[in-house]
Amino acid sequence: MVTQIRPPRREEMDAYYRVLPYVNGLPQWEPADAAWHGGPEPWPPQPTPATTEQIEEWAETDGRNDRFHPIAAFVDGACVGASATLSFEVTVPGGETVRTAGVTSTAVTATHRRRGHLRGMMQAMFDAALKRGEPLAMLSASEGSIYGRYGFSPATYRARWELDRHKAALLPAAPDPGALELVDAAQAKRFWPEVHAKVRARRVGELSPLPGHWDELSDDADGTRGPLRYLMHRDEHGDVDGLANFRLPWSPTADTAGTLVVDALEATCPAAYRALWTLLVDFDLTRTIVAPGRPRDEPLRWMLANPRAMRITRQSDNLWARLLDVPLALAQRAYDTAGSLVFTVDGDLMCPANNGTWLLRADGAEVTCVATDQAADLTVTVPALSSLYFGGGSAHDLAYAGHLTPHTDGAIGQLARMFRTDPEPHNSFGF
Ligand SMILES: CC(=O)SCCNC(=O)CCNC(=O)[C@H](O)C(C)(C)COP(=O)(O)OP(=O)(O)OC[C@H]1O[C@@H](n2cnc3c(N)ncnc32)[C@H](O)[C@@H]1OP(=O)(O)O
Repeated sequence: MVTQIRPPRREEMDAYYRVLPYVNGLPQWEPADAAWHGGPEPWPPQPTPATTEQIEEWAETDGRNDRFHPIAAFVDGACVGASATLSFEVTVPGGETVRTAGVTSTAVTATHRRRGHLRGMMQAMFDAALKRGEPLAMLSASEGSIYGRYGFSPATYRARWELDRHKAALLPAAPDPGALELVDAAQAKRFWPEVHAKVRARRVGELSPLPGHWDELSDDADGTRGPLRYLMHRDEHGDVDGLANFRLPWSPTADTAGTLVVDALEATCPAAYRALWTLLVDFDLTRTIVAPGRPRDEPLRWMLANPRAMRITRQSDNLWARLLDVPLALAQRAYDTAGSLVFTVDGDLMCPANNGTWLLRADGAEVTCVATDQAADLTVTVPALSSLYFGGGSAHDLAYAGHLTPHTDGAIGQLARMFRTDPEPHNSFGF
């Protein structure tokens, strides 16, 4: 038996895509996740198996995309495993972006699982990402138990907020100096990129959109989920400074009727944020407002006269991160508090260059992370450091759980102060 881990050739792309469950009309996510995004509705029906024409079209599109790096596992010439990385940039504390390898579309055929094919593909993807100069990998985990062994750990989170419209009065505020407008998908496609670019520059965890990202916006109905509606806000000078995509899904039962689902809402300033929500939380003929992919620290909560009108009905990890090059990645983000920290990383078998003792020094805009022979303040695992990288994890909790071992008094506090970020990291869309 001959096993090969390598990028698929163009003529092998058909077999490569056919390894993926969703290409065959099968679920790709664990059951609890299947109901995640759709508000009160179940996840839309799985697509039917892909046709040869569809697969040919994907191969053409992906082949032209120089950010798409497929990898495959072959056994005696047959493709049994498929995965890929997408190269993009992610915003880190301080507002800089870091080049990232986004692991996506991963599967091994049911007959060949638990034989190390994913591990082989993951190693090849890490090695290739490091060669491209990407110090970080990220992914959405289909199951929570798979990716920790490769060094991934939760880094951003998402919450599903639900508001009772008739209790959701907003506290009084200054009148809106701008104006709201309902627009079609063409207008939304035109203005979303610039609104998101401004938001992304400030929100840690936001991703650079991949080519074609905004093309998916449409005025067409998506089954019982209905069409997306687009609400746009302009400031007093007429410049667009906020957008929201929402739906009014049809419901077969009285229980879930009258729901407004906010699919996306971004604003570049508090006035636009408030104006968009003001209309959406008091939309006639609705009863409940559901916002499924929001940050946990949603400012709207603080704008309500009754904060209990809004509650988190579901939350989970969103993107998982994995530092591939610890010193490079750490030197590319900013730190909340000036200072230094000496830490040891050990046990990283897949990216062994990460193992060692590092001196991280942050002094305003000047950040360095270099190998040192100084005594370490703490020892940290790569998954724990990856969770802390975006500033969202708790150093205290990770230490309590045994992922960080302090060697000096105050080491955990210093780590927490340097790494934290406010607001919490969040990504408004995935990949
Ligand atoms: C980022 C994304 O694309 S998410 C989508 C992931 N895809 C899916 O969930 C589709 C269905 N699942 C699959 O196709 C496969 O089970 C995969 C791709 C998840 C894993 O592929 P495999 O080749 O079986 O993984 P591999 O044999 O390399 O496993 C490595 C380790 O992970 C463990 N593992 C793999 N899958 C799972 C799982 N679903 N649950 C728990 N442990 C798992 C293996 O037991 C093994 O453990 P070890 O390191 O202690 O020996």
